Amino acid sequence: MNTTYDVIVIGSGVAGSTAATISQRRGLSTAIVDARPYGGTCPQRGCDPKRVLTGVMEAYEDAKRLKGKGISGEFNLNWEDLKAYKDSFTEPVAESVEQSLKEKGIVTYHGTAAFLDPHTLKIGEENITADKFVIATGARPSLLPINGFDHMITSDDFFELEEIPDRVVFVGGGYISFEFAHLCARLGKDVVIVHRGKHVLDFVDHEISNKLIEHTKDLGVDIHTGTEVKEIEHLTSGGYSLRVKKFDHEHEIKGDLVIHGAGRQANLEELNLDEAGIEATDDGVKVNHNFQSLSQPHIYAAGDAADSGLKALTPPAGEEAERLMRHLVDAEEQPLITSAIPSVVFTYPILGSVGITQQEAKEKRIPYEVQSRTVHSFFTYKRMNDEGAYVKLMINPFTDELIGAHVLSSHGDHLINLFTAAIEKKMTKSDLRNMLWGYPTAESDIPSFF
Ligand SMILES: Cc1cc2nc3c(=O)[nH]c(=O)nc-3n(C[C@H](O)[C@H](O)[C@H](O)COP(=O)(O)OP(=O)(O)OC[C@H]3O[C@@H](n4cnc5c(N)ncnc54)[C@H](O)[C@@H]3O)c2cc1C
Ligand SMILES: NC(=O)c1ccc[n+]([C@@H]2O[C@H](COP(=O)([O-])OP(=O)(O)OC[C@H]3O[C@@H](n4cnc5c(N)ncnc54)[C@H](O)[C@@H]3O)[C@@H](O)[C@H]2O)c1
Repeated sequence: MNTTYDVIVIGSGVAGSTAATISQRRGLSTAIVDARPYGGTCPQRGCDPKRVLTGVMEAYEDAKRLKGKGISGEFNLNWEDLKAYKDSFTEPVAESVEQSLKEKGIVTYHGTAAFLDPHTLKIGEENITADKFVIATGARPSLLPINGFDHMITSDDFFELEEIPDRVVFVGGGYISFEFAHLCARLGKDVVIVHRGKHVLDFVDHEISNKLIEHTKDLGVDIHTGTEVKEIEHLTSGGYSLRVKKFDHEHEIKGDLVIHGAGRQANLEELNLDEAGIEATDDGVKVNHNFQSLSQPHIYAAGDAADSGLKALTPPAGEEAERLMRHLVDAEEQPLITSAIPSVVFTYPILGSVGITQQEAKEKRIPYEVQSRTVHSFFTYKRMNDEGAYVKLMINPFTDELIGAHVLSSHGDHLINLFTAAIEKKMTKSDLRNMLWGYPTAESDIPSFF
């Protein structure tokens, strides 16, 4: 006999754990299943371990800049200790997430889930059924048409490396490549980024990404844009040879390690979605504003596995799960999510971005005024010997409201949250200028940005 639940959630990341917790709290019998140890990408193979690594990288960089200014002696960035420190955060995650779900009364399953029909899921030898389902299976590295694709390691593998060899090549010029490239370069490795498009970090304001490119090149990272990787060959002498094409010319790039940083796609292959009658693409399960799949309203999707039109980041994953549960439990129609969603690239300097970019404003003919300037001469950055700080603000010229903010600085992660609040609350240039900020802080510089 099949065990039956009100709700079965597939995937225990931010989206799945959030949905299951709300479901159980609202009195629905709830089961959750994961093919891997519980907790999903963010705390085990994504945001959090990455932030542990880049946090130490920042401390190292600050210490280097302040050497002779109160800091003396020799210090190094050391992968072995850094990885052990990172592991001390990731190792407890699976047990603590699963335990916490169980304590709430949620039934936890282990295994790869696949639909047998629109109401039945197969997990190993067991079949379980439910009235409603939530697909929250996340994303995985995109499959690319590259001969020798399997020679690339993924971001998951990077976190588990026992050592990092001397020459590291990143395929793709997005978040993953830039964050890891900054770390590898500071670990003293030769780093190359090969990017197919014209602009790396294409979703970022180009003026700011160009500034970050300058910093990245100053670290010794070699960046090739407009360059497509065609083939990766494992050399018998050791290492890899990449055959790349730029315009009509082919070149060779060599490395000891090749890392996939060329995008992620929804993780749906193993779910047997055809059996459930669900439509999906690489961007995820097609959903409506209530996060119901278009063809099966009792099957919902959230997070990286859903084609919601929002960025594939942790905060939208949690928000989508909360909203879908409001519909699943209370049949409450959900308004479209129109909030400003900030993104942060954890290089050093840190690149924070929210709202409209200049290229987007031009393309969509949105009126704008720009205030952009280097701010390294400000006390905040001067005292830390930080020479790269840059801020760009986009203003609506008719209302004076802030509509975009792009910050490259050691405070980029914090300032961008503040600017997100300002955009959400429709604050104007004079609102920001007239606030009284704690001094001396990165925020107390804001009135001088205009
Ligand atoms: C290296 C890296 C760094 C990142 N850094 C940041 C950051 O700094 N900030 C930020 O906001 N975002 C960051 N992200 C993105 C963020 O991690 C994701 O957007 C977020 O974790 C998505 O959560 P989710 O719940 O949708 O999916 P996930 O957390 O990926 O969870 C999906 C779960 O489903 C399980 N699963 C999949 N298929 C099946 C199946 N058939 N049966 C059973 N279980 C299944 C998986 O095992 C997994 O545990 C980063 C991502 C990566 C890869
Ligand atoms: N700080 C953060 O918030 C953070 C950090 C890491 C990952 N993430 C999430 O994970 C996702 C995946 O990260 P990512 O860095 O892999 O992807 P990305 O989408 O940030 O960038 C990948 C880039 O690789 C390029 N590319 C694609 N195919 C290529 C090829 N064959 N050769 C060369 N270049 C190619 C793409 O044009 C794209 O610009 C992100 O979109 C984001 O949602 C977020």
